[in-house]
Amino acid sequence: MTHKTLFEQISLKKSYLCVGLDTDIRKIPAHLLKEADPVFAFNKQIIDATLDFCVSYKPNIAFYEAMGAKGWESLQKTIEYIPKSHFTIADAKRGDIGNTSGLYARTFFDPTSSGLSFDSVTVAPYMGSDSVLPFLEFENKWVILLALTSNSGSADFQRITADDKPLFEHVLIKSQEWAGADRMMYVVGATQAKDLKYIRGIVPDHFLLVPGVGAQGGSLEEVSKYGMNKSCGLLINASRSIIYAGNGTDFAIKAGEEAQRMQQEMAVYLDKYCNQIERPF
Ligand SMILES: O=C(O)c1cc(=O)[nH]c(=O)n1[C@@H]1O[C@H](COP(=O)(O)O)[C@@H](O)[C@H]1O
Repeated sequence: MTHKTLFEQISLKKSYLCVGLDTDIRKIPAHLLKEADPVFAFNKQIIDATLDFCVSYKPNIAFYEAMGAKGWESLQKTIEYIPKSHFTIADAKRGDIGNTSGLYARTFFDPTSSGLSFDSVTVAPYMGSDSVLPFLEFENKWVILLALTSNSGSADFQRITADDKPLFEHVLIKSQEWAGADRMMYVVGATQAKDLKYIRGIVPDHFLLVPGVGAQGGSLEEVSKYGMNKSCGLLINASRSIIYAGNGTDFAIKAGEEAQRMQQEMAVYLDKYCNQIERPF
């Protein structure tokens, strides 16, 4: 999916919501456990219920890998089920020596190899250019690079100053040599909203994937106010607060209601803060 198509979907839906499919077999409603593939049965109903209110889905790969071969099968079925109109993110946080990164890229981008064809993958920048570039060899696929993450430990390394700049700023600057705003996004946690204005100064045109609203307590309005650019430039993820909004037979209805509530709030912020040159909505 291109930058332009993603913005068109955002404009159409009046939403920049990414639903996180962090599906934990230990947390899904009991009545689904009798299904042949409970994880896929859960995801299918969540997707059906939230489709109209979001533009993206982000399965966190850990939740599937933890289940071994069965989990991988659930992931494949889930990705096949998501309509092409929605931007898919493999939240895998990969990155290794070039030779190995190339195989990680095939895992998520080459369906003839793994059965999976995501639009993007989250990548850790720590090992540098040759660990990231193999992901960019796949045409039309995106890298989402960790910049300033939502967790409390993010300060341990990401805020260390070198040459008068925090490490996350070096990541934002250096990585622009590898790809532009048409192939690269950055992860900035919603819990770091006060830094968003500063980050926007460094990467004015890039999309930012912002997790950490909902269960982690980040503010949707603050992120929107400080993070939005002229083509929205935000994908805001919520996982647990949507997919576990209910726990009974009506879990999908509850998830849909929570996704709709967020979409309605987003429509207001698009009107208020995405007020620049082109506004197709
Ligand atoms: O890359 C991510 O998506 C990510 C980066 C980050 O800084 N913080 C963060 O929470 N995430 C992921 O975003 C999701 C957040 O889930 P909830 O807290 O349940 O909304 C999880 O899948 C996390 O692994």
